[in-house]
Amino acid sequence: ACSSKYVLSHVHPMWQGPLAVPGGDKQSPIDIVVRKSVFDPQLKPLTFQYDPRTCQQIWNNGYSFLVEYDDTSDKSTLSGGPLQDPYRLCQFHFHWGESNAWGSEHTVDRRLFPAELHLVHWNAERYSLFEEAVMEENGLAVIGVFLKVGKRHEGLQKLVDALPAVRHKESVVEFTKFDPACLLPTNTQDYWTYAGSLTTPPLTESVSWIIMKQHIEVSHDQLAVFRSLLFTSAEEEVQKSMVNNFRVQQAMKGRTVRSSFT
Ligand SMILES: CC#CCNS(=O)(=O)c1cc(S(N)(=O)=O)ccc1C(=O)O
Ligand SMILES: [Zn+2]
Repeated sequence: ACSSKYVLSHVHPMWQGPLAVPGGDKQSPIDIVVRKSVFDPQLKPLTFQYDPRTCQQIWNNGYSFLVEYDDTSDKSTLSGGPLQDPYRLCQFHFHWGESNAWGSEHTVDRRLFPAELHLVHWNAERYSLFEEAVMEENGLAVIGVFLKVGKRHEGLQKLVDALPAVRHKESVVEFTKFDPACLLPTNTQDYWTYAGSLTTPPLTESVSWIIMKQHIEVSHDQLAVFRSLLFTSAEEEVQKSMVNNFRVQQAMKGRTVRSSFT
């Protein structure tokens, strides 16, 4: 899978600050100012073709938990939208807060959500290695979905039940036959899109961000299990709860956010 070769062990606990990319003018996350977004009629609908059989494992990398997919073939892909090529799904993860009042990375008119899902894809048409795509323009495409606290998300429960097995940093557990499409919004595929970066090191400006307008709902108890994870490994004497694993918002620097809807 994509990021298992990349251990974020060097991630500075406050990686949101000092690790600015020199001269970075396309950094993420951002606040989406709805009235400033521009409708682009040339944006296509998104096509998600995910094969649950490519789901492999869950890994606690010390800053989030990654659900990793086999990305050695085009079995699980994202295409359409602003993308010229199909992109392979390599992993999905979340960002969340210690309380329901904050936790998302992106905001909509400054509105914070308790959590945000990221489905990470890379352009295997143009690049032979994920690590290469991470460094290149148009190398990655990340789908963002906001989470709100409300009714229990039945599809998410299988993942929630597996999380205690990856409580500590560096732990891995086998996790198969999970269809990430169950985490996508159902009523509409409307989205915003803009050119940005990874929100974790290496913070490279290689990401076509696609943020879904419609949120999904998860229960308070399901989110509480996210917060029961730890940043720290089993050996460390002081255990730290895995919460507030989001980056601070970045300047637009003249970028425009396009919308797929009016
Ligand atoms: C080399 C390299 C790299 C980055 N890997 S990632 O794109 O899967 C990723 C992307 C993002 S995000 N928030 O930018 O989508 C967060 C975390 C990760 C990760 O490895 O853990
Ligand atoms: Zn993320």
